[in-house]
Amino acid sequence: MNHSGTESDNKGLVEVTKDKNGIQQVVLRNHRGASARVSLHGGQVLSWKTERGEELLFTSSKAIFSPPKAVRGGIPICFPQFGQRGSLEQHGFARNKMWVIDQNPPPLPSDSNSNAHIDLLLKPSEDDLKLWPHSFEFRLRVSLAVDGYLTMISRIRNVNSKHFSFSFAYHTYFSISDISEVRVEGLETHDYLDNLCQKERFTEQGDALTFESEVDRVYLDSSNIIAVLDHEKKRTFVIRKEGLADVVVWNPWEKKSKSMVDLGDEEYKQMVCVDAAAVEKPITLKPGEEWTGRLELSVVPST
Ligand SMILES: O=P(O)(O)OC[C@H]1O[C@@H](O)[C@H](O)[C@@H](O)[C@@H]1O
Repeated sequence: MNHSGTESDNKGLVEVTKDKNGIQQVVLRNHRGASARVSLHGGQVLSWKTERGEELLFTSSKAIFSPPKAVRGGIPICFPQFGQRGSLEQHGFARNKMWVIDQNPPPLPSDSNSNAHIDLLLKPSEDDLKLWPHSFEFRLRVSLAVDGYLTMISRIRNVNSKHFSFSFAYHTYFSISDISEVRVEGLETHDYLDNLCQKERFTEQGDALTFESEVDRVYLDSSNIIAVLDHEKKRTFVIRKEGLADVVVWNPWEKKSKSMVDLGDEEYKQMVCVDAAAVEKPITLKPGEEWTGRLELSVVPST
């Protein structure tokens, strides 16, 4: 496929369009009508919809869609730095860069070809290399399966002559009914670093995480399956991850939301970020080595 238009076959439909700023976006659809939209700006998934057209990812009504800033919502990719843990800009530069469609990606045996998918590629620019002097190839596959599952597979290869280390997150903004109706399961008994307490280490005591104020935590060595239960909407997001030891949970709550230009004052109630991530122990790649980090999202009815 030349990725300049629309393709429909047994893999579903892959359509390349442009947004109003002229940025290329790729729309994936399966035969049941579920869809996902990926922007080449940041390699960011901006939308993931069920077959009934229900949006599953949060995007702020105040989101700014002009590069280089990442859009507030969807799934920005944090690489090669998470947060401010390093000398680069917050969450690294990958989310602010223009990616290209990878016409000829190396085979990916773990992803079924029956999915509608797109392969994107990011390589560092001369300016990126001045800030972070490591040559890499970052290949991202985004797939939408027949059952509506959304999968993201990141492959990062060291094409340098020296080793390098990075941190990473799929910074996933889930759309929820109300933050007070939501609980996150799968983090119980795990240690976390609390970004609101100078990264002090605590142990999760509750049998689930609920929200009553700002939360900004990195759960360490967490289980590979996490559930985000939304009681009001009667649905549960299931997050499955591979190659990503940590889970970041973030909700800015009222005060912080008011200080953010691209988030409405009350919108913190409709979002929660639960990110599959590698933060505490950065990934190190020797020359020629490649790392893979996989995220699979699904949604199931719940009571
Ligand atoms: O405003 P940004 O750069 O997208 O970051 C949003 C938040 O992202 C979270 O992942 C971090 O843990 C928070 O500390 C941060 O505030």
